Amino acid sequence: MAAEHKFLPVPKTAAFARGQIVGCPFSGGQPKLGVDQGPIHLVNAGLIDQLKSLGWKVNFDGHHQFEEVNAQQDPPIGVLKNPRLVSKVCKAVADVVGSHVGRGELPVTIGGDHSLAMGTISGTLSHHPDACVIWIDAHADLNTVETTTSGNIHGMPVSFLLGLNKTPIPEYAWVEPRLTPDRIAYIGLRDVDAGEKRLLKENGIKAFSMHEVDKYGIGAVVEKALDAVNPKRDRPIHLSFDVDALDPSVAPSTGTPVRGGLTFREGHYICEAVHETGLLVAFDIMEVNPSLADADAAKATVAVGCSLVRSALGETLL
Ligand SMILES: NC(=[NH2+])NCCC[C@H](N)C(=O)O
Ligand SMILES: [Mn+2]
Ligand SMILES: [Mn+2]
Repeated sequence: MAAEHKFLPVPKTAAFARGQIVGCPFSGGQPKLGVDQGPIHLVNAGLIDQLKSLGWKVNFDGHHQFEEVNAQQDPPIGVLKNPRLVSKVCKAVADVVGSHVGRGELPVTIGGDHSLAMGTISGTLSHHPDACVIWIDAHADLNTVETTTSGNIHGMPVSFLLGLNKTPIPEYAWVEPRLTPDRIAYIGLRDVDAGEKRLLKENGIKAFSMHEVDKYGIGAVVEKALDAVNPKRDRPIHLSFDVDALDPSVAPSTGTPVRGGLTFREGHYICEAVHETGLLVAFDIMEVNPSLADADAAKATVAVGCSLVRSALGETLL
């Protein structure tokens, strides 16, 4: 049973580690076309060989095919858009990510929109129920069925993982709310909805906005975030990175850019520091949308996506 699985630390030297690329060309959690092309561009940019050259054994069986629910059969549930499709895809992703985590492989899920994290984190928690989450984002993605104004599920995955929704939706009954508010910390926030601000406060969730990054510096912020969710440094870590956490000057090709974001180095520092803990068990890179912005900007965004993954998997500057 899931709860009995022993925590499997990732070796501090990546030399013998095995990783699995989980390519998720999926855009159903938000309205903009093109984010489904993110994983294809990341792989075509050479991500797999880059990780191999870091010493990882990397497996990639092709991108997942998600096509089973068509739009006519998927009317909104309340205000939620594409609810059945998102649920189905996330359930499939949870099973895939869970199976890799269970084999001691590090799943690197490349999105696709951030609703996918409902799946990836569910997968991680199915084997490591004590895992903590570091969520790097301009947004909290914490809206509930009651608070969302957009109805876009990429703005909601954390509420499902925490079990904050008051209105149960049968289609999402498979999501086990295994995460607890003391085991998730945010870094990079700067566009948080009023309902989300209330939920952050009510649940005592640790959130380091760009204000705290400016005030303390990224080094101290990462340390504070780890102290909050992983005080004894004994919990496996799932790092979920929305590329819109970075400043739009660094990562312009994304669906919901917000100015005033993390610098190139701040973003990479977070990945490096989490790698250094030796506790990383799953990584997501989400919301790369190469069709937004011009070709050069798209190329730069894809390149930064690849280099964030490399940093999380142990690339060092020296
Ligand atoms: N993963 C993201 N980029 N999320 C953006 C969410 C924006 C907004 N808070 C919403 O709920 O619609
Ligand atoms: Mn975001
Ligand atoms: Mn996000």
